[in-house]
Amino acid sequence: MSRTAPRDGLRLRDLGVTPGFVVTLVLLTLASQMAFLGFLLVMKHLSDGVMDTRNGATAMGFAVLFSLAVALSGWYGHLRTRLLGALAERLGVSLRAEALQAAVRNAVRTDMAQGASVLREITKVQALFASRAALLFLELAGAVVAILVMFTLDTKLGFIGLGSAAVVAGLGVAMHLATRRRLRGSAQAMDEAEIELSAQLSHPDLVRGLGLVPATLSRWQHRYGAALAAEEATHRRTEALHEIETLVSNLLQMGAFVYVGTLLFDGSATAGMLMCVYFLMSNALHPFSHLMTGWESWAGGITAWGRLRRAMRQDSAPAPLPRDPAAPAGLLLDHLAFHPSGLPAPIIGGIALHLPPGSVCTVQGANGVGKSTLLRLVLGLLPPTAGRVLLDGQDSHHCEREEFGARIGYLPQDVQLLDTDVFNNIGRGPDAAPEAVVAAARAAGAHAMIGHLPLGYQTQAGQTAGLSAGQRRLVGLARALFGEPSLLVLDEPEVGLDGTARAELRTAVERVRLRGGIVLVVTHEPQTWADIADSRLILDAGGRWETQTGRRGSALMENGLAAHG
Ligand SMILES: Nc1ncnc2c1ncn2[C@@H]1O[C@H](COP(=O)(O)OP(=O)(O)OP(=O)(O)O)[C@@H](O)[C@H]1O
Repeated sequence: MSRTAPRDGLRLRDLGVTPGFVVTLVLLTLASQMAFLGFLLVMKHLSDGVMDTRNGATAMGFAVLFSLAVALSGWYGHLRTRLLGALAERLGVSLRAEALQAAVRNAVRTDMAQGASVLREITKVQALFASRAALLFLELAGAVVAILVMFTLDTKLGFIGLGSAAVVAGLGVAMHLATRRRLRGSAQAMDEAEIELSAQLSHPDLVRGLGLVPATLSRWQHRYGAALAAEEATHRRTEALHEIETLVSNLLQMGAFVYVGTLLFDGSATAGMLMCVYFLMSNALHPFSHLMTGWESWAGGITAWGRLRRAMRQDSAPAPLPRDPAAPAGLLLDHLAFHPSGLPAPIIGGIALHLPPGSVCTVQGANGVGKSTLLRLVLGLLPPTAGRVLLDGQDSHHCEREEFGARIGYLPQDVQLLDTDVFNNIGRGPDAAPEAVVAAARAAGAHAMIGHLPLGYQTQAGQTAGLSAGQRRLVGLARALFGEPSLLVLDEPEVGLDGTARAELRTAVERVRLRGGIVLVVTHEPQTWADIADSRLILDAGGRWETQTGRRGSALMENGLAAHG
């Protein structure tokens, strides 16, 4: 079956950078440059006239006109900056929704800390768009106009302007080459230091309880210190190169001034032209100088943009596929394989298994053999290397996630409750019907426990709220059962539950089966599920697997007792 290519969630056009927007920016920039240059030239001609006539009132009038031109040019510039500011805001808002999802998918694929770094990239890109740095390329158009005007005044002067701009631009390129690798390295080192610290801080009890604070801090400080030193060295190098550039720019500007001065002595130039040259050289060179000054923020923004694009392309939402009408009802693992590159053998080796509605299957195997990975594949959180997972014909990876997620209940090994109250956690949001939340809590055997909490369903349930591990697991189970999902996926659900809670858990699973749901349970205690399970999926190292009929004797498996792999 052909798969639609994943969406590339990062196109400038979708974010509001339309051709119309760019044209408006360019026109504003040109208007700003023209207002300045046009008046400068008028000033030149007229001031030369004033020199001849020595008319003070006219000179004063020109001064007022010149001030108006500068003000007009400034106003155009202000409009342009506001446009860019609005774009940066829109960019941040549009990117955040997409990137948040990409960050979550990235976290599923790699780890949480790396997922969070995707969000940091947005802030950097947003800062670039909001800053003056974004305008620099537009201001280069002003440099071109200034050089053209210099050519119209005097051909040699034009070449001086062109050559000077080329020298400053060349310095910019040299600076980019000299700092590119350092900039990238120091940004990465800083990111890694931050990631390490937030990873350590996400286990405060462990770090404090085992007395690991000094060791953690010293390791982090060492890393952070190295990152800071790298950043500082890069900054110093950039500063030094910038000082060289300022010196060279000033010398070039002086050179043009001296050249027109010699023309003045010859009588082939006027005082107005001398005054113009100062401003024209400024306009010709400053955009290149600014490009160098703002280089760090440019380079940082561009690197962040590239990383964001890569992350979002890699972790963009998989394009949904329509239901396969030929697929049987229930859960189908259609030759499902997962073989990450770099591993000598697959983790999941082409599992073919069909679980019809109203069945319970346990997944067993030694530690690290791939049970949780299989569950993530079943939930569609990981893209399979080969094969597919279908729930009632719907591909679990290529699906509309909100719609598909509502049909699934999932209790992960490490129960993560959201930083909100018990009600919102169970109801997967604040809009859930209270009776559905209570029904799920009852089904999970959690209702009585919740009733004993200080604020009942309004009790906070986040990481630091103080619920016990067993209480968290019961709330997590109630969340998994909320909305009577078609597929219930449980990862070692019995861990941490007392005898009563285990009995209630078994009853809950039994009820899901009776109403036609499918339950997939990863367990290290198969005897707990022996009389409930219709089938067993046994995983072994290197992606090997086999299915066995459970004690209930339902013939659910495609391949009976045959071993595979
Ligand atoms: N994307 C991936 N790339 C490389 N290796 C991976 C990837 N996903 C999982 N693994 C590896 O596959 C192995 C199986 O991990 P998994 O958590 O699925 O095991 P498990 O059977 O659930 O173990 P346990 O019973 O201890 O919970 C681990 O060694 C893990 O590091």
